[in-house]
Amino acid sequence: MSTNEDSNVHVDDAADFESFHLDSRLLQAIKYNGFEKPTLIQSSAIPLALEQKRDVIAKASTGSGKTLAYLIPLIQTILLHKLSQTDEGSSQKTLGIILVPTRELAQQVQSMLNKLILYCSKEVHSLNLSSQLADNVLTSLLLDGPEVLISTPSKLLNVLETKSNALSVDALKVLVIDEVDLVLTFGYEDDLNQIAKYLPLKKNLQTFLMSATLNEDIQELKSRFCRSPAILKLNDDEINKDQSKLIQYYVKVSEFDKFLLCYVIFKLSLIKGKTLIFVNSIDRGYRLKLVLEQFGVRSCILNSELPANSRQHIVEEFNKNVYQLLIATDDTEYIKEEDEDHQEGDNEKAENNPEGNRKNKLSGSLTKKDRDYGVSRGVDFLNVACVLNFDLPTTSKSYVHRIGRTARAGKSGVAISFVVPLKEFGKHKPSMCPSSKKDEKILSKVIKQQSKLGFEILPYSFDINQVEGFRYRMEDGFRAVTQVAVREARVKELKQEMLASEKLKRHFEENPQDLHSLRHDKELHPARVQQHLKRVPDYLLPEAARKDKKKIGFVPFHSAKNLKRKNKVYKNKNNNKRGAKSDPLKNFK
Ligand SMILES: Nc1ncnc2c1ncn2[C@@H]1O[C@H](COP(=O)(O)OP(=O)(O)OP(=O)(O)O)[C@@H](O)[C@H]1O
Repeated sequence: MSTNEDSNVHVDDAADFESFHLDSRLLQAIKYNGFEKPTLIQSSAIPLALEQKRDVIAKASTGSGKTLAYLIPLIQTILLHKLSQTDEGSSQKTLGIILVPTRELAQQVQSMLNKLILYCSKEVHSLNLSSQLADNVLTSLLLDGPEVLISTPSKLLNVLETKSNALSVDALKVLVIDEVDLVLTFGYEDDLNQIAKYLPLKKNLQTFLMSATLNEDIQELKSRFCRSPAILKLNDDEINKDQSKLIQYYVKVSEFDKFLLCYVIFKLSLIKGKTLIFVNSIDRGYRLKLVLEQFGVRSCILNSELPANSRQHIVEEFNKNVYQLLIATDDTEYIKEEDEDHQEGDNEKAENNPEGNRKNKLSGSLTKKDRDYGVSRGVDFLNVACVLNFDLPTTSKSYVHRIGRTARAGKSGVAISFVVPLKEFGKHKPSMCPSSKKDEKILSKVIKQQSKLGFEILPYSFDINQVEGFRYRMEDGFRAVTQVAVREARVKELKQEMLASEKLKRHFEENPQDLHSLRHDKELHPARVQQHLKRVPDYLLPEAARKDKKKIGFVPFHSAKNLKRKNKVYKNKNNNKRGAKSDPLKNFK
């Protein structure tokens, strides 16, 4: 394997897609989409599946191209099957099922599938069962006999149980379980066991179990779903070279200083490019957004509470570079490791442990959250320059998946993790995150895990004195963001998104251009807005960033001139003087 410098993608130069003897329509679509050479996981899995007809269990790093590794064999199998069918009517059957843990992933897999069936869309139809279709619409779409179903396990089970007249899986040829260990930790195991009863397992059904992290838990699934599978474990050796383009840092900071540092980093644009910030609860996401808003730093929010189509739109817009800063709540942790991490009296426990909720509580909801939500795993965020673990995840496994949102497909990226030292924990209640109590423990696990893979996590060296000057402004800004303000922001955003999602759905279908001007990073304003905080006075800038100083320091500070220009833009926006597209939410009648 070597790096293809031109495409900036780590590929297997020794292989090519032509050698897989694919249907010409599929091959053409692969090329049309710019996939010149297969990645290592693809060049390993595709021949095993197509030539040797083996079941495949694959473990390969995040961003290594696992989706194509199963979609290509799946489509090829369907096309071959179709060619072998003489009677047209008999070919309208479900031939492939792809199970994923979250709706976000279901949507993403379907759009990748659509790209690959560009030249054979009459032969291969897909249906995303998790896309919240009305019951009668779903039944009629199922009756059309889509060849590929994409779903979360619970939704598929529901359909198998309630719509047996509309769905037949007798002819099923391929079953994929993507992000298989997350499927398990999401508590879908029972659903999978039930689903297994409906499937023609161990007949002609070929299975793919894919993930970036695998553990012993999959043994049972393996024996239930696979026949002597080929096991590919690619992330320990060569493929790791891909990840050398990811630089990892940690910063030891107090709870309050996380906000301070975050403000300085983004206000002074110390990170070039798009950043994905992970927090551990929904409230913290809004708190951080409101705090940054105080300083004129815009961001948008992604969490399980937002309507599914808003979430999808946010990810799409972020991928199109509409937003630079996305604050994502990642509360999809792992029950096993979480159990030992529970803290008594932790009032955010329910929020931080959805699987725990799922297992312990009635499947009804104590929270409004969508349990099929998840963004740290599998979602292909494009061109993310930096992943910032504002709150450290509570497991080392989750860390792997979060940082995997950057440095994808051979690109480079940076991961920065804020770590609260135990002695600092709980000292500043309003900025405290309950899970931070274990930060140091998790960090040492992460360091061990990464060093086993040959990677180092470096302490991020910065001069705290340089940011000290900003402290009083942060204290001022932080005070304005009360718990009530956070709650109000949460409700306001939810209302806004519901409106956008439900009432305007039709409008947007008719006027797709308006969708582009529907921004998710609007200022929420429930906190007292202090206009003066949005400007950074020259005397506060570190020497390197002042306009009279030519020398640039260790961090790539923007020049004061640029900062001023930015501040002017924010000012204009606040005065509503921008001449850009009007807000469709406001205009809609
Ligand atoms: N052969 C290829 N050539 C160029 N780019 C590719 C190739 N295969 C996949 N990619 C791109 O690499 C990115 C990552 O692929 P993919 O989402 O399949 O990774 P993954 O291994 O499933 O990651 P994760 O474990 O995070 O889900 C995508 O943007 C995809 O379009």
